[in-house]
Amino acid sequence: MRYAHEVGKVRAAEQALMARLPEGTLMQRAAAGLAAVCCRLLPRVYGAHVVLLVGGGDNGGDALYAGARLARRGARVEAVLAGSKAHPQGLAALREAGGRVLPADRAEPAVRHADLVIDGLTGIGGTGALREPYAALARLTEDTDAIVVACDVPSGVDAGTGRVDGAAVRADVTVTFGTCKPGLLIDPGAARCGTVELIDIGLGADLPDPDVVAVWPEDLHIPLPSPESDKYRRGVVGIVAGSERYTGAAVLCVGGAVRGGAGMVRFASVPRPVELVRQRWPEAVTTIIERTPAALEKVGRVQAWVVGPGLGTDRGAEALVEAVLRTELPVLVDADGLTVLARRRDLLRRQAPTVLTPHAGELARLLGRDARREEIEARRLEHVRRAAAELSATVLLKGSTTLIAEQDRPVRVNPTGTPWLATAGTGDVLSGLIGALLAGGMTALEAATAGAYLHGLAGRLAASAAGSGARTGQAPIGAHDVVTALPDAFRTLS
Ligand SMILES: NC(=O)C1=CN([C@@H]2O[C@H](COP(=O)(O)OP(=O)(O)OC[C@H]3O[C@@H](n4cnc5c(N)ncnc54)[C@H](O)[C@@H]3O)[C@@H](O)[C@H]2O)[C@@H](O)CC1
Ligand SMILES: [K+]
Repeated sequence: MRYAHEVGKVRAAEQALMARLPEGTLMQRAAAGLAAVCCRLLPRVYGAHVVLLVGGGDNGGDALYAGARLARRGARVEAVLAGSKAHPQGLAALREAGGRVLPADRAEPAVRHADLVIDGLTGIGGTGALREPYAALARLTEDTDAIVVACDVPSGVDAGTGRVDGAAVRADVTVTFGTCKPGLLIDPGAARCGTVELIDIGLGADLPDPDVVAVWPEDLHIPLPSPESDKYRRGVVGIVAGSERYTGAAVLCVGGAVRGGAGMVRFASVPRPVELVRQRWPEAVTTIIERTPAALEKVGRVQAWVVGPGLGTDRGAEALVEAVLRTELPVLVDADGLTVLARRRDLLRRQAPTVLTPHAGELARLLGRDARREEIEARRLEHVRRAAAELSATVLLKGSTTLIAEQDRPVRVNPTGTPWLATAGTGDVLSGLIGALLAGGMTALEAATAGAYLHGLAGRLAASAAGSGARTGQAPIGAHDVVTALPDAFRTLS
């Protein structure tokens, strides 16, 4: 896993460590690491043209000292200062090593023709949208053939949240110090970072447990069937989805569960979705139910439930959501089920695990009061954490970076996915898939994590397969393509 700590905790750890070290040691470690990465990226350091974008804080100091190191190795280093003040000792070191400061009007051609640009405008001290001239300098990185290396954080990205409010540097490589910052793992910030390189500056012992972790395939631990497994041991998942009006969601949800490795899928709904599921997924065991509190009595035993996709939001839907949540089994609630829950939060008071899989709009409804969809999109980390605490559930917040939170645990960041997944029905596939993993005995956090990973990977595989032969290798996909690609996604893990 890749770990990240909140900015306040990074600062506290730095201060604790700095108190035990001679002044300036940490900045020298950071600058040495930054310069070493730049040397690796340049085909030849001697004679290379390096431009430093330098802000008024310590982030600029790192860039100046790294520039001095590159100048000593023969690079032609030029610094563009964003403000009237720059780290004085760093500036002196650069000049002493043979580097020079460029007038502001030379910044544009210098960045355009450089071999490498170091972005030292703002780091963890950056707050809000970049002001001028920082913003204009950050924009120059979007239109250069130079390798752009961000120091600690791409300037314009909020280190704590990944929020980008206006101009921001687009880096090929981000060299970060001590630990990752959440904004390097969460979009839209993550998309600005390029490859993230972590430099050890000795903070380890002073850092508390991480706040955010990025999931890697080796962390997933999906149970594989053994020769002794039968369908019951592999897990029976019950799906309550669909309505006379909405049928497609049910078909996709069952598809996610079938291809998600469930030993058996029991599907319960009103006649039309049952008929369609039977046609598309004959392996599912179907039951026609009435939309009443006693509905589940006819369905047979399961090990986990999924409720919500295409269910509608009327009283009948509410009766079904209530019936499922009154069981003592793990339950995943999605889509219309979440809309019902927004007016029946009392149903979340239960002992067994509950997984909620909202997008930002659904989460806004669930949190109620002051929560707005746009605010949730902008500050996803904070809101997913708040939701897990307030709703006493494992919360998977969908979006360009899927986040998974459980109270008192680091928030997990899913690394897979593709923008092509933002299409109707893919969420239904995800809920069926996670339901199958829950029924197979994974914990709520493990199942949600593995489900998000496999779903995102299946989306990528589907988008590439559909586009093979095209120049970008990517093409639009439908939710059923994700279902079809799930076996290939599983295969990458075994
Ligand atoms: N504290 C430490 O021990 C270490 C800090 N290091 C570096 O120091 C950085 C943090 O330094 P600082 O706390 O000085 O803060 P930064 O240098 O990250 O940012 C502060 C500077 O940016 C300007 N600024 C902030 N928001 C702005 C905006 N929206 N528009 C325009 N200008 C803006 C401020 O006026 C100030 O000049 C880290 O990211 C890292 O690069 C490293 O040297 C490692 C050690
Ligand atoms: K920076």
